Amino acid sequence: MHWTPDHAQPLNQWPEQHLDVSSTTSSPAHKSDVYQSSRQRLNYAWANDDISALTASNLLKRYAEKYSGVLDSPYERAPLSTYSEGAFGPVNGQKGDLEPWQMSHGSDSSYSVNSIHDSLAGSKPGNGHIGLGSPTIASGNLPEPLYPGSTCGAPNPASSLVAPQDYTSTYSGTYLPSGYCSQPTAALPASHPSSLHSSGLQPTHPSPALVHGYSSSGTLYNYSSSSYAAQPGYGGMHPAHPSGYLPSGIAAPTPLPPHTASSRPTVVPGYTYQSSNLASISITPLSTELSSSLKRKAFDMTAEENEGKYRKYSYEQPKTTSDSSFSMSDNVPNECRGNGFSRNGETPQMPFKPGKHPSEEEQIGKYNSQSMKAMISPTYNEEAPLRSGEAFGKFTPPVINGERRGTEQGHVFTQRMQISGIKPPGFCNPSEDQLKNMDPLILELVNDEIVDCGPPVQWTDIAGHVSVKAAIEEELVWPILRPGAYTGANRPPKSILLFGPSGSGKTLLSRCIATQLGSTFLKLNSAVLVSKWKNKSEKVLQTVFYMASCHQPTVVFISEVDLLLSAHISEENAHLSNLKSQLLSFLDGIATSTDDSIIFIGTSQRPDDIDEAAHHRFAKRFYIAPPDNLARRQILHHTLAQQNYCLSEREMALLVQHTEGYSGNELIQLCQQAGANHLHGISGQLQPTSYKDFEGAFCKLRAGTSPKQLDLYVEWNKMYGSRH
Ligand SMILES: Nc1ncnc2c1ncn2[C@@H]1O[C@H](COP(=O)(O)OP(=O)(O)OP(=O)(O)O)[C@@H](O)[C@H]1O
Repeated sequence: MHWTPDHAQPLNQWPEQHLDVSSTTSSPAHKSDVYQSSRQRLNYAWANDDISALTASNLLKRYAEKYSGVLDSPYERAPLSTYSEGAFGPVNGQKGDLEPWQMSHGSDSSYSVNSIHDSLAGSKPGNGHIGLGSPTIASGNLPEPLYPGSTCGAPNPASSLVAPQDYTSTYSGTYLPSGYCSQPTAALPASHPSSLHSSGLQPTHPSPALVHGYSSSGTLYNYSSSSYAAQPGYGGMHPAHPSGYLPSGIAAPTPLPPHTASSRPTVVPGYTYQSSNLASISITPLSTELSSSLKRKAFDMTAEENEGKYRKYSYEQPKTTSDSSFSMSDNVPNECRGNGFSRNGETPQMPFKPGKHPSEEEQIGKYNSQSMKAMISPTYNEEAPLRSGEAFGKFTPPVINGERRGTEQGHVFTQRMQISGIKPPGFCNPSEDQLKNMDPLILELVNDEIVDCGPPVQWTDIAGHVSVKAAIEEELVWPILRPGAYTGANRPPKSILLFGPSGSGKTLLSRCIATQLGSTFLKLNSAVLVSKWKNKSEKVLQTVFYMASCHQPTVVFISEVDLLLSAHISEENAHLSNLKSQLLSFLDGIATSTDDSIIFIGTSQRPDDIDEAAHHRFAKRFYIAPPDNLARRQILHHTLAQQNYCLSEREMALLVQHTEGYSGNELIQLCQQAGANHLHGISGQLQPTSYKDFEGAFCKLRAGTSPKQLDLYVEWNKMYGSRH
């Protein structure tokens, strides 16, 4: 039964029927307030005892019935119940903040637009309770910008949902009770952000046009679907402000770029408004497009983390000048650089190798496994200036009979080196003293025995040492190849100390550096210098430096450098002492020179023997450790591939396990030993090398460096090694 003013009529008439009213002095205004008047008269009659007790009792009963009827009227309670329990969460203490709100609705979702109208349709203007839930609907569907000046969400005048014409005045007056705003954030009904929708967490709405909140103007947020489990207390609804909603530990969404908003679909599956039960509204899958893009991003990030910092050193040849990090400056002619980098950005086709095209393995490298992909080194353009021939050919003194020599090839090279900023050999200007001291025999000796003419070594020919290779390439090779890009404090290191056990790949790495730079490789052994050439060692060293300066770019490599730079060399040992000072002054010279392109690489198995002042002369000190598991497997595979062998995957794993601490060189020897055992064991029959053959080889060949010695390297590396 609905309460209408007509119900007041009997009350209006009863005084005449039941009271003995003598006074009718009420003013018209007084009469108009029927209810007030009735109450006053009732009180009056009761107070004056003008009615009988029975009549009074009857009156009271009727009065009470009518009032209770009004109070129990569904008009007030139903809307409150509907909005608060279902769609709008706690209202004015009807439910505690933490109490879960069960849907009181049946299949008609209170979130349905129609349900709002249905509820409103039965209400009357002036019923202040009706609008209680409405703002929630509005704020749930409308973007925040449509609520200027309201922190709670104001009705959108344009919305047919919340401002039907019939109720305009009512809404404007009682739409948002003040208590509504003061709800705790978590308890506030969802004014969920357009972000939710745009990031794929949108409700499926049958009529998106009605839902202004889907306009792309709102800020978009990147909600992690996994972090957005439906929240039981709030029916899985997500309020506008994530921080007020997200449980601790769940990251707040981050804004997505606007273009994502514009590209998002109008209707996105998931987060359905049509759910029969709000509690079942769940944040589901992002739109396919957005989802895959986020996944891709996540994948990229993961891959980046997994590959670590070396990923950035991965450089397949730059495809175009525009997107290439190797693009040359504009004032350099569009031609090849001194070391094979093509200015026009075209992928150089062939690696540098004089006279013949390299085999596939030479191009790819021996150890071009997944983990080493990052280190694919630049290949050398066939058109490149022919440093290769010079680097691995014999040295020809640049000055003969006081005249500078220059072949046509040398001339071209000189021009290109000038362009690239690298000092070409033609710029060699030996002093008078130097020329006087040049002994043709020593020159010949150096030319024959110190200029290294070995095959080129690519990064991928070296198993393991990934971080060292990356550091060398980034800090040394690239800056030298692109001198203009690295100036001042970023000048490449001119001297490097590689230390580690014998056979771990120090020489291999040094040769690789020379290959990458396309430089002459002068390879000298300290022990040979001080013993074999004892009487002429100083002259040999001097000639080497001279050659290095004339034949730039050059890598001067001295192994067992600790012999020449030992802290134990005393003044009494004039020979060694002279060599030491000669070498130290050479190191100082190349460190301070800005013009020369000479790199000095010293290697040592006993870095702790090196004079502390001397090892500080090395700009970089890298520990070249024995190969790790993966590198050992690679070396074993590669070496065994050259012979007939038969090993199961398990046996290979055992081999890798048992060879821990073996150097690369020792691994190669082990494989060769196993092959030899096999041949000796089964004479006449050619059987593949088996694990059994390795068992025999293990007895003959053990790791040359003990774990204790390896620990010393690690310790020294911690103290003096360069970070990479
Ligand atoms: N990491 C590696 N990858 C592939 N081959 C390797 C590796 N390390 C060593 N080798 C093999 O071992 C051989 C010897 O290595 P290398 O001469 O570079 O060792 P080293 O550290 O210079 O030794 P030493 O200190 O005795 O001079 C190389 O020619 C190569 O065949």
